[in-house]
This record gives sequence, structure tokens and C-alpha cells, in this order.
Amino acid sequence: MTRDLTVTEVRLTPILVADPPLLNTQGVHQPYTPRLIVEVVTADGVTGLGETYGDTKYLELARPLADRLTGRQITDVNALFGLDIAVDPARVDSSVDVGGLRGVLSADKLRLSVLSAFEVACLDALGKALGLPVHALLGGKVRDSVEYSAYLFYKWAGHPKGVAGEKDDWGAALDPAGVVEQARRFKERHGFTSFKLKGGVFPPEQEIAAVRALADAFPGHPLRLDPNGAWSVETSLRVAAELGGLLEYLEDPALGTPAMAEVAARTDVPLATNMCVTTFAEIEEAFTRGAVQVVLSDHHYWGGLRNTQRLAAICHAFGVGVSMHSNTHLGISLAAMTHVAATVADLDHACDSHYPWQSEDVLAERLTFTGGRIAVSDAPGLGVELDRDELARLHRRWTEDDGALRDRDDAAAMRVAEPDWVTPTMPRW
Ligand SMILES: O=C([O-])C(=O)C[C@H](O)[C@@H](O)C(=O)[O-]
Ligand SMILES: [Mg+2]
Repeated sequence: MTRDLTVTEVRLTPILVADPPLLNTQGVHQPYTPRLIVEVVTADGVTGLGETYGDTKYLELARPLADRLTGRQITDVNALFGLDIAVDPARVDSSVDVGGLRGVLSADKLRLSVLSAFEVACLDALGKALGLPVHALLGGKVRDSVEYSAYLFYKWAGHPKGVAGEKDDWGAALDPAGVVEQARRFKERHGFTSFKLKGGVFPPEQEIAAVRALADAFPGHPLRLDPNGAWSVETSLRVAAELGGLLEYLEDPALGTPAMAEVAARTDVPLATNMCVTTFAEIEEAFTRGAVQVVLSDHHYWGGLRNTQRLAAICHAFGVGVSMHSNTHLGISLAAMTHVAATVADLDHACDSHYPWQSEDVLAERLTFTGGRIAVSDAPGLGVELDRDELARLHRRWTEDDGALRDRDDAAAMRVAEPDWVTPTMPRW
């Protein structure tokens, strides 16, 4: 049977999705966060799905890219990466993204972050057209399920008074007992057996106490702590000395490759990052200086699933571990992460995922964790279906927003509760 794989339409739908009041070193999550849903439609009527960050700077690039993809074949993904789409320099003039939570900001990284959604959508469409799962298009799975880690956050019970937002049933977690209770729920609801605590919120002593409480409550479960670069080298070393034996790894204790290299040189605790190595250009310095022992790939900003495989190969060559980072994302991206993770042989750590925090999704059927794992789908494409009504509802929320929520700004969200809040100067401790 011949198929017409020509792209006849690319639909871009920005949405706002509910997010609980999760705390990090920059501030707190907004009640709604922007995502972009990409649909690539072929002449045969096959639709492929992709998802990426939805802040304005990503949306601006998505339109010209969508126009350039239209008329090409969905198999033309490599050429997509060669397209010279101009990036407004004003969009990348701050040197970091979301206050540094996503690492450096560059025109190339911005382009890749948008391209990743197009790549995933093309692979989904191709898989559907051929009757093959995405993992098969990536060379085939080496495991039938992918392990994820519970992503624990310090958290308020609700968004600040007067802020419109969805309610959640997780309650507050502001001390060791609250963190342990949250972890218990994660385990009960999803079966996770490893835990990551987002730190950098309270002084290190309090976060050390929380990790100790987790270790007491869940003996033998791998634990991680990630302050998003909020500590000095000396503080990082103190925390490493105190928690050493309890941690699977310490994630981005200090900001930037030189500081991470200094910490790494003076501790045996492995260091992981999704901040100082977020582009291929940053690999050489970090790896040759031994600054990181695990890179947490984010297929959005690394430029898709095939680039994630390339990153894994480079990590392998340098004896550096690889796993996956996650920001607020929906089921399309979780499916994409699971397909690529299934193809990486030496994925030695459970991947991160914010998905359990997302009460809303654009999928007709949510993905579910069993024993902390997502089963690798063998259905054609990503193996997920869009819920168009829900997509329309979340898009309506985006169109009705006055612009205040269309760009993630955790410091601004924090100022609603604490008017004097400013983005902390790093290192914070
Ligand atoms: O692992 C990480 O560093 C992250 O997931 C960064 C995120 O932005 C996280 O800190 C968050 O969403 O608050
Ligand atoms: Mg991190």
C-alpha cells in the first residue's frame, strides 16, 4: 500500500494546565502553566502529536517552523533541524531560562526545544502510518517498562488567597514529616520506590533533616536532593558529607560547571545535572573536568528523542550516567520520554516526572504508573490519543488569560504571597 506522508497541516495549540503550589528556590509554581500541543497531519489523514514548553518565546518560533514543515514529508525530520529559523535576540538576552531552572538560554536551545515537539509529532505520525511504535522507529526497546522516581516538592496546601487555581488533595509539605507523608502517598498511589526532593527552598539543615526522615521511613529506597544550584561549594560539600551514604546522587548542588567540578573533586557523592549540561556545547568542559556523573536529559531542550539517544551515547563513552529530567508536562511528553528511555540500554537511574502533579491532561486516557513504572506501549506511534474537548478547554483558558500566566515566572507567583520576594541571588546558602 502506498501512503502519502506529506504534511498538509500543522496545528499549534497553546494551553494552560493546572499546577499545584510547588516550591522551589526561585519561588512557587503558578496556578496554571503554559504548554504547547503540536499536531502534524498527513495527506492520508494521520495525525501525530508532540508537546513542549508553551511560553511566548517558544510559541513565536513554533509558527514559522510549522509553516516550513507543511508540504514536507513526515520522514523529513533531519531537514527540519537544518532550517534556519531566526530567533529574536531579545528573547535570549537573559543568559538563563526560567531563572536558570532549565539551564542556559540560547537561540539554538530555543530552536531545539520547539523542534523536539515537531520531531515527536512526526515520529508519532510515522509510527501510526506504518503500524509501528515510536520505540521501534528509534531502533527498538530494550525493556518493557521504564522506571520513574517520585518527585517530591515542598508545597503549600493551596495557592495564595485570592489566586484562582485548582484545588489538590496533597496537602501541605513544609517540614520533614510533611515530606515523608507526601512520599508515602506517592508510593501508595503510584508505587514509586525512589524519591527525589526538590530542595533549595529552606536552609540546608532543614532539607538534610527531610532526607534523613525519608531514609528512616523508606530504608533502601534511592534518594536524591536537588536545590537547583542554591548552595555554595562549601555548603554543597557540607551537605554531601552529612548525607553521603544516603544519597543516590546530589543534583545541581551548586551553579555552573566550575562550581560543580570543585564539589565533585572533593566528594564521593555522585553529582547529577539538568542545569550545567543542557546543550551539546556544554558537554566537553563538564565531562573533562569530571563535574557531573549523571546527566538528566530533557528531550524538549536537547532537541528530541534522537538527540537524547545521541546524548546517551556520548555519556556512555565518557562513563557518565544518563537519566531524565522533567518539568511540568503532560501525557504526550511522558509517552515520548518512555519510548526513548526504553531504547537506551544503560539507563541506570529512575527518570524524573512531574506527571503525578498534573491533574489535567489532553489525553483521552491518562498514562498510569504501576510499581513506579510506565509500561512501554507497542501500539502504533506513541500509543496515546488526544481528548479534543479537553484540549479546547485548556486552550480557552489560555486565550482568556490576560497574559499574566503565559510565561512561567515562579518569582512573580511568589510575590502574590510575599510582596517583597525577589529572585534570590545565588548561592543562596
Ligand atoms: O530537576 C529540576 O531541576 C527541575 O525539574 C526544574 C524544575 O523547574 C523544578 O525545579 C520546578 O518545576 O520547580
Ligand atoms: Mg534538577
